[in-house]
Amino acid sequence: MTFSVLRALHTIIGDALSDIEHIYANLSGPYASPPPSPTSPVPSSNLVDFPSLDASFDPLSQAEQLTTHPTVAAAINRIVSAAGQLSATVNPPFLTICDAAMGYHLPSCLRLLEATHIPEILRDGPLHVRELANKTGVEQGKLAHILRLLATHHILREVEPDVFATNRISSLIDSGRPAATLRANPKRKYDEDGGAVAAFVGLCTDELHKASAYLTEAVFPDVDKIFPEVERSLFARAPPSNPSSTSTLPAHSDPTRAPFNHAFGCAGVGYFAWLEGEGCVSEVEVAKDHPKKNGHRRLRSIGGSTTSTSSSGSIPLPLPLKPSSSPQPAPPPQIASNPNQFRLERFGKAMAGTGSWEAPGAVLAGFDWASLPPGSTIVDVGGGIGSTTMILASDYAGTDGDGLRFVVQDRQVVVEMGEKAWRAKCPEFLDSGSVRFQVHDFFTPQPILNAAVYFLRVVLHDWPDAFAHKILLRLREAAGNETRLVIADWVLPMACVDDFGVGEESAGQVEGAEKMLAPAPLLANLGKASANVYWMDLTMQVTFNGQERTLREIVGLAASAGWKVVRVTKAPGSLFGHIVAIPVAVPISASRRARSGSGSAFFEAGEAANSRNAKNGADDGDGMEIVERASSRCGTPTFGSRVNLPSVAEAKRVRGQNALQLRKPFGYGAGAPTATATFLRQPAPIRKKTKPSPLASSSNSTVAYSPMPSPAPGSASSLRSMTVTSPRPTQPGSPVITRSSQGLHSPIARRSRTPFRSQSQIQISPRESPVPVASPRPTLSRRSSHAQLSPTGPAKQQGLRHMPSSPVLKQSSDSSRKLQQQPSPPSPIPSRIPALPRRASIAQLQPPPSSPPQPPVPAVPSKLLSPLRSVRRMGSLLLPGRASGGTLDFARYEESDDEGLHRPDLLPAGSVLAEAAQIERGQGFSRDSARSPDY
Ligand SMILES: C[S@@+](CC[C@H](N)C(=O)[O-])C[C@H]1O[C@@H](n2cnc3c(N)ncnc32)[C@H](O)[C@@H]1O
Repeated sequence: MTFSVLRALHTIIGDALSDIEHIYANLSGPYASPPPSPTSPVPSSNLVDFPSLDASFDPLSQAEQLTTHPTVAAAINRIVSAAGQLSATVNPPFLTICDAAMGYHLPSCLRLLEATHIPEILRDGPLHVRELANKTGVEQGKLAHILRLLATHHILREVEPDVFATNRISSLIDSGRPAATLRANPKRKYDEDGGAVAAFVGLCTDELHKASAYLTEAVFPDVDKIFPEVERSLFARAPPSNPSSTSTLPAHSDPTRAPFNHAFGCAGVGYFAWLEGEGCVSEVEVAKDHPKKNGHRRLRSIGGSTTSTSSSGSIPLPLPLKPSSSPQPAPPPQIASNPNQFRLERFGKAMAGTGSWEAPGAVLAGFDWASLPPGSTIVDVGGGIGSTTMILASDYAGTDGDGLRFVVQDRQVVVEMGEKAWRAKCPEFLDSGSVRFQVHDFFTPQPILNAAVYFLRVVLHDWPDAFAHKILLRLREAAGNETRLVIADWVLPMACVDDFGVGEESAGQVEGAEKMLAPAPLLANLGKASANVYWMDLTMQVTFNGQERTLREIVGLAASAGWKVVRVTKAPGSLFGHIVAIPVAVPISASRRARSGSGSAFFEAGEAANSRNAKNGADDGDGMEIVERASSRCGTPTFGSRVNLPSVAEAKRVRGQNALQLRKPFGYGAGAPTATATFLRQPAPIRKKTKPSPLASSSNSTVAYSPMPSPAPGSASSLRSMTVTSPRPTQPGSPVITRSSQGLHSPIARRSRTPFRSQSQIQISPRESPVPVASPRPTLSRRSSHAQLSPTGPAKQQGLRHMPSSPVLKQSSDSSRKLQQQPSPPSPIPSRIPALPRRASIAQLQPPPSSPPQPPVPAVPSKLLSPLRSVRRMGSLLLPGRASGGTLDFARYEESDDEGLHRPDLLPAGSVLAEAAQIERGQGFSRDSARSPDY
């Protein structure tokens, strides 16, 4: 049996290799028809070879560009996945354990490589370690062993004994700057374009690596019983640096008591505050606290860790700042200058390319923006400086009031930066009012009621569940019936087959949900090939106590705050999803409801529903203090933020690059889902807001929503004709369906370990929404808003029905089926909705058969370290799923059954991709007739 698995894995690798070779080989000369079989010999002349591991990374080469071709990228994923599984299967288990248990040396060695600028030193060719030691100051013997470890892991080459060279991997870390300049001024290494990967390596292998080492101290309560205090982290004995940080939150829910805080001894200080110098203890302070030890302690040369060095200088010991019994923690020490300034700047640079984490422009296809009526408001909540809004606004925001309206909300300092950037790059949007910034703390009531869309891009992953729940609840509180929530975040795939959200059996059907990314014997989540998204997940955990989430977790989290996830869209090969949710009833526990009355009803409802949240103390008082400390105050907001505002032209260029193509599961694997994206051929406009909102309605309906019938997963209709707004609101007069929280959420609760299991719910009709978009916020007192949910308050007079308090309404499987089968009401008055004047079409949303060819992508100057290169480098480096970085313009393909390669006319003529597309269609091409690739 095991042999057959091994053989199957071996075959997968062989087949995938053939697929790759097929694409590359057929670019090498006149094409023969029928296409040669993948196993036929490949002519050696003119071969476009796969990029060599031994050569430097060259993003402009055809060979490198083709690695992001969908067929190639998918094949690469299979190879990486199968190779990882083969290795785990055949390797003696103890050696695999050794690999995992001592893998910490890899980032340590990588850090030294980057910090000593060895990639830059080796740019011109191999060098003996003696010379490297001379140039770096690192002792020769040590350096040789460190570099050899990297060579053993294919990150460097040892071309002859003790002579090292870079390769395709390590050359990517080259900042492009002269090594001598860097040695003279190492702190300015990332100042110029090209340093993004180096900065990213520095960030990950320095503070994030160290933070990771303290995972157990942070999450395992019994660690106290095992290790004597002296061996535990600084954090364990040091009082919080911030006096206000004596929170009652359990540590795992506190963004200021993450593993990072253990590693750097700064309890109560958020990572970003720490980057700005908070929680760093000066030498003077240390000496004051520990006079006897004075002389044996010093700050690190870079940064403000209080890790000490023993008198021998060899064994770093944790430094007790204060006895833990101290009743009154000392105020945080004042630091004249920020000892973390270098790290702070490095972080910003490392984040510069993270826009490439998702497929370029994927946001355009993540929701059917074109279906929104003109004047609809999109609120980009925690929108940073508005980089993503820029992509949307460049297509959909009119400058004369005829388009969508955007509001970018963030913290004061970020809003100021955003306004400045927009003022400089595209003042017309601000002047026309189609885009505006707003200072808003997303833990407080949302000032824009009844928006068409609340958009949260890489916001929730920054926060522990209790805080993410609160953010969502604030939005639910402000939502109208037709409001949609769009969450853009990574979606972690389970390592096993998972039918959650897939098909009719699953009560919580989510359009676009996938059972698996790969068929057996590969791991369902593609194993090693998807590892990056788990690195990201753990990075969020160790830094902020945040996390990436599985679809179950996202659905559960959303449900806890009154949002039902109905759709997820991902670009091929990417795990970055756009998740669409509609407002439904907010769950509430009976006990809590009885006590409610003092605050926002929505807030109380949701909070009560999440008993763990309540236990966690994630309330306005304690939680908000922590938020203050955990949130960013600097220009490099939080992990994963885009810190660069694209120009309008750049944003427009992104358009068309985001085709979410039909994805076939590698041509095999019956039963596997066939698509992760839906093409929006017939967008159903969201209705004009004519009904009263749930906050002030007089409806007696309790219908949460009525799902439209769904085609069988994978069927042609399910792939081609659904619209983003598929769960249509129930029409007046249609049967009222009351779903209890148990009915609504039980599949989630059953199938996942999410804490968001409610006992009952407040039933709120989300159908009614009279509050005009962007209208002034009604002065609802908190009590009055609560009263709307109360059977004796104004809500009753207005006809809002309150849920019965005790019996949990169970939805039988019969009723569930009925619900599924219920015919969808006709699309609401689409003809009356004026078509949104789009400034340009998005090819992949509605590609007309006669679409004119897109203009070629402008040539990229082959300057070694252009900004574009650095961004692309980051993208291809960081992307879970590889292809999601999409450095090539695959998006202009029309969707098809064959990886979307049926529209080569939409590709730049003569480009590598056009050629590849032709080959895939069996048309071949003549190299003579092809002009130089445009990129
Ligand atoms: C990871 S960034 C994402 C930014 C943006 N959505 C993007 O995709 O680039 C998270 C954002 O949340 C903002 N943020 C953090 N705490 C906040 C709060 N309490 N209220 C509003 N925004 C906050 C940060 O300033 C940052 O801009």
